[in-house]
Amino acid sequence: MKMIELKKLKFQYKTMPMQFDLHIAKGEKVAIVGASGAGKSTLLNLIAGFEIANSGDIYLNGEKHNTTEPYQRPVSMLFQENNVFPHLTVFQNIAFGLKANLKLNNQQVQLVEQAASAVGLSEFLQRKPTALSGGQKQRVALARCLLRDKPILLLDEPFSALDPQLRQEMLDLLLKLSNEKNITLLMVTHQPNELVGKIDRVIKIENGFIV
Ligand SMILES: Nc1ncnc2c1ncn2[C@@H]1O[C@H](COP(=O)(O)OP(=O)(O)OP(=O)(O)O)[C@@H](O)[C@H]1O
Repeated sequence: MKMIELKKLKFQYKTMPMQFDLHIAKGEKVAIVGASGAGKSTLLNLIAGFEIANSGDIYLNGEKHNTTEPYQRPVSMLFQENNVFPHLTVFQNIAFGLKANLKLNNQQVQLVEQAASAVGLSEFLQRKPTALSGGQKQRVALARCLLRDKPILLLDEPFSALDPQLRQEMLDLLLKLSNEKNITLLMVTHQPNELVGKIDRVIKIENGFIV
């Protein structure tokens, strides 16, 4: 079954016209590579609904999503940084993925605690992000994404600010957790060699087209 289907999806900021045709199966793990300015982030933003295409069709999990709002799409997105709210604790930052007003019942509290445990943050639930390392902050963001329970996870260079060894650990954790839930992954990376043998496919974008 196809999880992401883009048909002649056209978009243009100013001068560079982009067009994306892409099919990704349910549970597939795909890396996106390409030069700076090629259109990698734009592709993710179109799928997430942060940008709306000029023409073409976008199907996600079997439904048309040409103009739906980001929160209505079966998609979570993890950015390179600034994924956590500085005034909220780790617990609250993760819980935000479940309920934006942070009013949780007992079962939801358990789900947050399980998500925190899955990313190794059980000891840090009452901390604020200022007291966390870069890798820990991305773990918070990853736990929140997974808790949202969306079938598609988009990641825009999620671990590139981390040192190589930590990046490898985070990638392994990401792949383990997303395999458990059969989540479809689409991840922009500048280090595709680190993913060899771990993901299904690498696609390359050049000047707004998948080549
Ligand atoms: N908000 C914007 N307004 C105008 N043009 C933009 C905007 N965002 C991106 N662009 C242009 O769209 C094109 C694609 O940009 P995009 O950010 O998708 O590339 P990228 O492959 O993600 O690059 P990088 O690796 O540097 O993040 C570039 O020509 C860029 O200058």
